[in-house]
Amino acid sequence: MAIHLGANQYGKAESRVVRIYRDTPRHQIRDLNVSSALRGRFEDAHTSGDQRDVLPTDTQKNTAFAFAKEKGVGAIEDFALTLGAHFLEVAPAADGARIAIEEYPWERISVDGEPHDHSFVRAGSGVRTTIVNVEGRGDERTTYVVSGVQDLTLLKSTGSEFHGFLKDKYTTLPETDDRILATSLVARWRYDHTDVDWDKSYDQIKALLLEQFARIHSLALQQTLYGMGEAVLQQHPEVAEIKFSAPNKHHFLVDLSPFGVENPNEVFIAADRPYGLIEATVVRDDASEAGSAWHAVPGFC
Ligand SMILES: O=c1[nH]c(=O)c2[nH]c(=O)[nH]c2[nH]1
Repeated sequence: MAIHLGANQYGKAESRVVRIYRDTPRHQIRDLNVSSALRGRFEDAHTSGDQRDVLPTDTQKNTAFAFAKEKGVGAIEDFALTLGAHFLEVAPAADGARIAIEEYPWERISVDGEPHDHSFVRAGSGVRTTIVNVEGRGDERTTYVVSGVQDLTLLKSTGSEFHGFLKDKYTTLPETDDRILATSLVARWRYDHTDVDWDKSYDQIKALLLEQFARIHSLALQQTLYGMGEAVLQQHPEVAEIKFSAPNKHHFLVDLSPFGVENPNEVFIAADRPYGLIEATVVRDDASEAGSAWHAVPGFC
């Protein structure tokens, strides 16, 4: 019976790296969740147990913390690119490195109307993400950057319809021209190159996604997502494609008629499951090759 090792990668998942900049009384915080994984010629580690090529996951974790001090934490994309390139240098058997980072946002607490120097409250407007894949060395190095936002909880209380859909004998959903549209959005966009002002691009794309969600009169979550993606591609030439995964967080109108009370779209029950799950990619016709950009990214079609 012939058996061989298939796809594999290994690394340290979810190192929680918190970097405080405290050179002045006004501290800065970067709060990260860093995952690294190496892939390549690691057959021996699996088939015979020989670990000579394996850079331990513990070392990968230590490197993330050491680099937070030695190299500093700026944009998460830069931090990921630095880690990815480093791991390929120190682990010759690795052909590729995948660095995924989430960044949790903090805002300064306001005291007497002034932002406090060293007290923060977690901000609720989504978690910034990046997934960097680095392959090859020296002139042969190829780099893919997919950045995004997740846990972006959005709701519009009108301006959303859903009707004209296919019906069969099991269809009970009433058509509506006025419903709540709500989601917890995950968006990931692939950059065309790495010559990008990462912080500016992220801030602008997130703001644009929010603005489009508000602006678009929705005929379906599908149409809203496409409109959001189209706007990002039109205004951001640095983005090759954008993918969305959006749970349709259903809000059902409560029947108050047993109590003789009318309910003109005012009282809803927020159901947590089941939920519609709408996923879509919006891509330029002439987009660059995705290569390994989407390697091991779950939850996207
Ligand atoms: O925006 C929606 N898209 C659907 O595909 C769908 N299906 C459904 O039952 N409700 C909705 N809403």
